[in-house]
Amino acid sequence: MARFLIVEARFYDHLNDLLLEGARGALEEAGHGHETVTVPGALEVPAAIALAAETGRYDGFVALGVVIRGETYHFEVVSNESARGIMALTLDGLPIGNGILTVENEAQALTRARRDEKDKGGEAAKAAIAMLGLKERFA
Ligand SMILES: Nc1c(NC[C@H](O)[C@H](O)[C@H](O)CO)[nH]c(=O)[nH]c1=O
Ligand SMILES: CC(=O)[C@@H](O)COP(=O)(O)O
Repeated sequence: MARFLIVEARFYDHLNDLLLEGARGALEEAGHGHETVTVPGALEVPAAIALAAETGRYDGFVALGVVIRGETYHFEVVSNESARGIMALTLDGLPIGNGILTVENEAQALTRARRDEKDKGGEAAKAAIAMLGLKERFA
């Protein structure tokens, strides 16, 4: 059993609840343990993962959140920079699944957050599990 940390950017409660359901379900079905921490938004997710990784307590990480386009360029900043920060951490060898949705509207988010639809939370958890397996294979 591995230990995963879910880092959720809780910007939209109802959407995060759906993503968490999928991620936790996937981890439990694979027999892994998990904890969850919450940060204000997607821009805080990479730093939270980095801080948690320094403890050595976790084998893998799942990033969850929802970024919905508004009126300004901030959508691009939040989407691109959170993804860039997470990608940098993966390239440092951390097994991370990125389940931060970057969408145009709530309808797109709902379809992707729901476990019985596109299940992006579960997909991110499965990606983290897969990358941990790869890390262990190459150890
Ligand atoms: N607009 C969204 C944000 N914005 C907040 C930032 O992520 C960050 O918390 C703030 O700039 C303070 O550093 N975050 C989301 O996760 N989703 C959004 O739609
Ligand atoms: C993704 C965002 O940052 C967005 O929610 C902010 O909305 P706005 O661009 O209208 O300030």
